Amino acid sequence: MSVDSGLQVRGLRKRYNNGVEALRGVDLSVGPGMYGLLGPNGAGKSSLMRTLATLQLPDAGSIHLDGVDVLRGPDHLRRRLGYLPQQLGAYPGVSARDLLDRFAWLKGRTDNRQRREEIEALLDKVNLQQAAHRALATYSGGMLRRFGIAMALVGSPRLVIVDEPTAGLDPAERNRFHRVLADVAAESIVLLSTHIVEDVENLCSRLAVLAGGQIIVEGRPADLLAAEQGRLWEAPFSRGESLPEALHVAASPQGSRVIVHGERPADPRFSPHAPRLEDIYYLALAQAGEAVDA
Ligand SMILES: Nc1ncnc2c1ncn2[C@@H]1O[C@H](COP(=O)(O)OP(=O)(O)OP(=O)(O)O)[C@@H](O)[C@H]1O
Repeated sequence: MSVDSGLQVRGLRKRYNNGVEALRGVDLSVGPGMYGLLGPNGAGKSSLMRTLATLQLPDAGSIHLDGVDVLRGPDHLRRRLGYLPQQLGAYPGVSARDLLDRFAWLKGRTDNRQRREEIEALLDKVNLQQAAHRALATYSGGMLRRFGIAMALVGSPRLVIVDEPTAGLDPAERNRFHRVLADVAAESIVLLSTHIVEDVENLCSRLAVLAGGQIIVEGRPADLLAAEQGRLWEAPFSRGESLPEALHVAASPQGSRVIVHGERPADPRFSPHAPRLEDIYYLALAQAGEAVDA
């Protein structure tokens, strides 16, 4: 990717009035496709998303979209941005079609015919044609998220920022939402912030882990996994047995499945464990000295 294309973030810092340093020098290069931003609660993901969406100013650093300085001229990005926040502001009594229509009008889609065509195409894209006449109050969590994506896509944005989209969705709704997002990523830059590792595993061609306001690992999932091949081990432990120091521990019907990192463990019960993105995530946090509840 040329330095002039995509989203380029350098040295971004943000300290809130209460003294919390939410971003402590974030560098990020995001090209077309879907980019995953992972991190535990409080890592700074929403702070980064809000700053990139120009909803708040950083204290230091730069943001460029396709070579244009966003902090000097935020309108360039705003005109090209679709933003799906954690919580959609609700207009419960309004139908999806009407709200989308008003929103598109506010975004400058003043030609009635073009606006209606765009809205119908968006409703189709997010699979809400059948329910478009219904009040938003009757929507499930998954439908609301898909509606949020339709809102974010008004005006065919170059950059789509999606903050924690799948929390609380059942597997079928999550799947549907993922398929919509994957379609969107075929045409624009999508930055997906989440603490659900599987979302990134399923969707993203590149990812970063943010912790304590800093990027602690970055790369393509396949490369990150390959780098840990042969260095992860797992063993079952019964309920009540004392557990060794672990990278992370997964519950199993018999007790626990313990995953450790490093040279072959002395305990012969351990066998090779094929690296998963979850392991990379825990490893990055451990190496950065972040306490995790594994
Ligand atoms: N408006 C604010 N004023 C003061 N502190 C804030 C504000 N917003 C966030 N913080 C603090 O900044 C840090 C980073 O928060 P942020 O919400 O960006 O993290 P996050 O990774 O999105 O976490 P979560 O997954 O829990 O939403 C936290 O310590 C949080 O308490």
